[in-house]
Amino acid sequence: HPLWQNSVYDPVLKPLKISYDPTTCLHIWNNGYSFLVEFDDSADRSIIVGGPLENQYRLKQFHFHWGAINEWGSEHTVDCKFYPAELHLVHWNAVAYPTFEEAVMEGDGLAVIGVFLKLGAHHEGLQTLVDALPAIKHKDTVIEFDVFDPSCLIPQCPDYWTYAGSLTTPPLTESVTWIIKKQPIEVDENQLEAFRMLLFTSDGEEEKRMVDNFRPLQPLMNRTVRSSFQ
Ligand SMILES: COc1ccc(C[C@H]2SC(=S)NC2=O)c(OC)c1
Ligand SMILES: [Zn+2]
Repeated sequence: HPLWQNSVYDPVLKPLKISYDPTTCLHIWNNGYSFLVEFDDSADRSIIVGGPLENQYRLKQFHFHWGAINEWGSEHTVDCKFYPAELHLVHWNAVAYPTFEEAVMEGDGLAVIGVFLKLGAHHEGLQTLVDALPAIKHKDTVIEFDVFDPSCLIPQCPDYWTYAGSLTTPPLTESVTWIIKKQPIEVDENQLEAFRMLLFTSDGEEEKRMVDNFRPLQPLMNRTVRSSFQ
């Protein structure tokens, strides 16, 4: 969604508190739409709280969306500008709902932190993920991933936008409290190219490069985007 022009500063918004346990990391896999790193969400070990949220939410997985070229790739824009990629850290409300699947269907079920990736300096923390990508080139390939702290992918600057939105792929349920960080992280060209080497297709099928796996921009309709900063 188009952020910034349509946002209003809300002084009541609190800082977002992020506490991830790197050992809750399970595996990294190619699901044919993106690559995702999944976490053990059987207890409150990797959680976020505060910000616009009433409860604490458990980290389930993170994944990315990116373009074939650096001109586009993100699912949100700032000042009508696309970033070459966008990270989504998906959390669910385990206080209110017994399972992730149920939370997906509820208005306060999910909280997704969005982080823009911009072309710039090499990102050390991301490189750990990039090094694993050749092993999950094809759809439905997975490798074990023992320890990873996703906080290294979240900018220090506390500023964010927030709005009530939806999943960006089917079932598109309106269950997401979006928390989009204002500050992007910088990654280098080789790291973005590594994303573009992944395939949508399974081993043995005609190869289709995994690029442009983002939902096109949608109208804001009558939604209010609030900012935590002036
Ligand atoms: C059935 O439940 C689903 C389905 C799809 C996704 C992934 C989508 S939603 C998002 S944000 N970005 C994406 O690519 C889910 O993620 C929480 C949950
Ligand atoms: Zn996503």
